[in-house]
Amino acid sequence: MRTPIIAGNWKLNNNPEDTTKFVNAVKDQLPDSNKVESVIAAPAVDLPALLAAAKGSNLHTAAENCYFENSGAFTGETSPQVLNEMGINYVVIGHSERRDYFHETDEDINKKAHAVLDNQMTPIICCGETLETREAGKTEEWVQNQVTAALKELSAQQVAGLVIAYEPIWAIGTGKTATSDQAQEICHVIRETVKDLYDATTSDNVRIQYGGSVKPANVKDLMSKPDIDGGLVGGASLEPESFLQLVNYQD
Ligand SMILES: O=C[C@H](O)COP(=O)(O)O
Repeated sequence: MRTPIIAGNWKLNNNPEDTTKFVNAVKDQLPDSNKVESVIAAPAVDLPALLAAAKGSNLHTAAENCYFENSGAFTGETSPQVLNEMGINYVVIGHSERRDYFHETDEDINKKAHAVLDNQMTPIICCGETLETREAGKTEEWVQNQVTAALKELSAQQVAGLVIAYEPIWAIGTGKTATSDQAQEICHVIRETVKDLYDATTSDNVRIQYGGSVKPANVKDLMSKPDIDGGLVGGASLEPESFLQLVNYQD
């Protein structure tokens, strides 16, 4: 039985004070973690405030990125080891904005996935196609390739415990949501890819999120699909009221 996971990805929004206010506004109204896991991924500079405010609540914490080395001469990077020491639970890896604006490659993403797991945190590995790829009818192949590259040399046990987020790039921040059937179709392809690479137990256990203009108005429909176990939500995770509606979608 996979526990649904709704994660807000704040991107480059909110300062530490906003973070504290947000968490204080939501923390007593979050669902039990065994019913729905509620996660906020915040900018690195906000993580101490996120952790302090979330302590003792049902809110799980995530970094939006990290480096694949724990320490060394890597100016400006964030250590996965230190994220773990701070108490961070998840790290978003390979978001399309990282791939596009910061030129992250499949190889970098695979190294980051290893680093996050080696540091006892859970990666949320993003994949998804451009509009051009979709229009060329190559979505399945694209996503299969991204997932295969990201999971390279991870064990079945590691993969069973991680999260994969399917985010069609054309649906991010555009107000254009993939229909729940389109999202289900590709989330199913991802699960089948995991099955082909590993086995049925691993693919039954891996959690798959959909991301791209998820809102309180469409979350229930998306979450009703058999291969969609959660959402990775940008814009609609920024307001406490909207985040609460998302994580409490079952009520
Ligand atoms: O990580 C979140 C996604 O990029 C989706 O963003 P959005 O909900 O604003 O479309």
